[in-house]
Amino acid sequence: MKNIALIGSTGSIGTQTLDIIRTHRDEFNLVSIAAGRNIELVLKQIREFSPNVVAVERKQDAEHIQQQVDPAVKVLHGKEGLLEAAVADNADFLMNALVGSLGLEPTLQAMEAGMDIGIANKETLVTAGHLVTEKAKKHQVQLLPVDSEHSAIFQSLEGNRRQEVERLIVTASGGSFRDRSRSELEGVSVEDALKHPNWQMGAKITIDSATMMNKGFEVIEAHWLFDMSYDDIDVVLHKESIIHSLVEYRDKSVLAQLGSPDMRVPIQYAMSYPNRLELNDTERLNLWEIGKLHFEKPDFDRYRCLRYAYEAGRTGGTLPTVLNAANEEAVRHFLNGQITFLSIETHIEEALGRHQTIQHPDLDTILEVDKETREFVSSRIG
Ligand SMILES: NC(=O)C1=CN([C@@H]2O[C@H](COP(=O)(O)OP(=O)(O)OC[C@H]3O[C@@H](n4cnc5c(N)ncnc54)[C@H](OP(=O)(O)O)[C@@H]3O)[C@@H](O)[C@H]2O)C=CC1
Ligand SMILES: CC(=O)[C@@H](O)[C@H](O)COP(=O)(O)O
Ligand SMILES: [Mn+2]
Repeated sequence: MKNIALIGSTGSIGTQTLDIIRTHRDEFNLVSIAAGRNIELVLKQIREFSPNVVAVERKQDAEHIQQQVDPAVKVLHGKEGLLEAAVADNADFLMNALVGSLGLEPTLQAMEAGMDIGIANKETLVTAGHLVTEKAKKHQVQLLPVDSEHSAIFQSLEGNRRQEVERLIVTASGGSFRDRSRSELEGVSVEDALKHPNWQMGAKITIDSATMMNKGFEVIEAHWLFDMSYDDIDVVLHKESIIHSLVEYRDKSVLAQLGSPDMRVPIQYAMSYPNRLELNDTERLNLWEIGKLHFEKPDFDRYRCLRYAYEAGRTGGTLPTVLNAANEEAVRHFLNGQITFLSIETHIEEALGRHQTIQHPDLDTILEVDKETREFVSSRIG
């Protein structure tokens, strides 16, 4: 039995993680959850899964929940509550399904406690990949990829020698506006940007997918998870999201993982690794029906965020922290209707352009740069 701490329980990845726990009660036991403000759903989750520890963002919500549930349930709030929920009781696996760099500190803390991590929260690896991978090595814990592309790469690496890998090929759907030219992006609505062609995901990642910042983040994520140079990580547009990513070996053999788009597959694999459990109610891949798969080279002028991500990743230090924080802030303002879709890129470019990179930053430096970048972007928006 694996004891699971789940942070981000009310989101897209969080609720799908609970689907897996629900169907494999003999394998997984939920000991804690953390969420933001969706209190009705948190209450439902407490009633169904009986976690011992629960954390939410605000004090008044924690007090409300505490009055509604068994007094034995410990209901916490704020950053301290989130950190405590991440390492609660006898949890031995943390599923990090939070959105944003908020996920960094709970990840580091859980690794210090010797827990393996299912890492959906890619912003953690973008903002401080060096700290996370160093800590994983130091405490000998596993970082199990949940992101579909990284799970595909992880699966395509299994049973092979790492030193024989030549290249990683990360697939990209192209997002909500994949069939539009750059000039057709002027004035697009939030509603249209939220219509991803293949995946049902949280709002922030859906916008990241439309700007291709998601793919840029995934390149940085692949760099840290698989210790690959940026020169050996390519992106290919593949609009069907059937091939989830590929690994090329030195004999030019290419291995890949395929399947109908369903995040429960990589979520479950991260939780059950090295075992594979049944997943019955997912769509079986039917190649006869699909007929054709398409591939294209991405244009770095059309998808500027992808270019910024390669540049920030190659520079390293605090520049990826700036990339992430500026993006989080710009996307938040876009979702609130305060800036246009194309100005997401402009704000990120400005934030990157003014930053003096600090190499080998420690946690305090990362947190300071993150805060300062958010303030800068917000101040430009007014
Ligand atoms: N969704 C997907 O299919 C995929 C997602 N990912 C990555 O996984 C991560 C999660 O994405 P997704 O599930 O889509 O995101 P969602 O927006 O759906 O969920 C985010 C979760 O974080 C919680 N949260 C937000 N702010 C706080 C806070 N201050 N304190 C505590 N909890 C907070 C939310 O709580 P609440 O709603 O209660 O406020 C919610 O539970 C992201 O990093 C994303 O890039 C990667 C691959 C695929
Ligand atoms: C499901 C998943 O892993 C997402 O990160 C997905 O990759 C988004 O799709 P694109 O960024 O390729 O549009
Ligand atoms: Mn992905």
